[in-house]
Amino acid sequence: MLTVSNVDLYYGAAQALRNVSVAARKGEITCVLGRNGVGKTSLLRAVVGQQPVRRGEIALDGEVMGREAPYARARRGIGFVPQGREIFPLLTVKENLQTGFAPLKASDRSIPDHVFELFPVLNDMLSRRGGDLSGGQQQQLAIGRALVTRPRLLVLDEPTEGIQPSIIKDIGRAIRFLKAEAGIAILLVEQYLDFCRELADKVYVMDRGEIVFEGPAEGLDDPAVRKHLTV
Ligand SMILES: Nc1ncnc2c1ncn2[C@@H]1O[C@H](COP(=O)(O)OP(=O)(O)OP(=O)(O)O)[C@@H](O)[C@H]1O
Repeated sequence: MLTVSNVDLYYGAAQALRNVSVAARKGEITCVLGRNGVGKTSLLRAVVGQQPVRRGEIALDGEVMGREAPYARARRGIGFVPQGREIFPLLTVKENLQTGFAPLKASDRSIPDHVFELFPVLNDMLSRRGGDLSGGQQQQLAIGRALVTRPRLLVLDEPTEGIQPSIIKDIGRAIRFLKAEAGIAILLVEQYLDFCRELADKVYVMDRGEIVFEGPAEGLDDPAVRKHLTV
């Protein structure tokens, strides 16, 4: 479904990704782990079209996206939940969800029922301003907004960051539902090892811009893999 092949990415002269290849399949959860600053967010920004790559290709269902802009990739079915959530604090919860309508045809512009089934708190707070929500509620809103775009691939950047354990559980449940019931491909970047180990069908570990491990989640128990994750 998503294939990232031999990608190099630079910020000016500084190389952030080195020959990175990653695949994320439909109905699977693919998790990318790594310490701060190893290039995880850069990989996701390349996938969603926010940062151009210098070498390599990124393809969705076999179609190379080249220099396509983020909105065009959203239209192809890539939904993005960015690090820090980036919800609109002055818009209501409902209006935040409706911003997800932008890439959709007029006839598809409705909020899917499963958004409120997965995150009932959003329904309860529809007319509250985004900025009044707790961090965990904002994360649920950011995921809900991405789901409004009807993604085939959902890309999440550290969805557990700064969030209380009960909401982390809700988010884990939602991700499992989306994999199993909705058949979405999920590409997840995390620093929270246990969250990944529980959810992931496939794991990649990055270190200094490179993929240093690729395999099943159990591979994370190997000390040789662990050394890339401990500070
Ligand atoms: N806009 C930018 N301009 C210049 N350098 C950047 C930029 N964004 C990231 N970098 C650098 O690229 C490298 C990879 O950063 P990236 O944010 O992709 O890592 P990360 O693994 O996602 O880290 P974190 O967990 O902190 O988000 C880092 O050295 C970072 O300083």
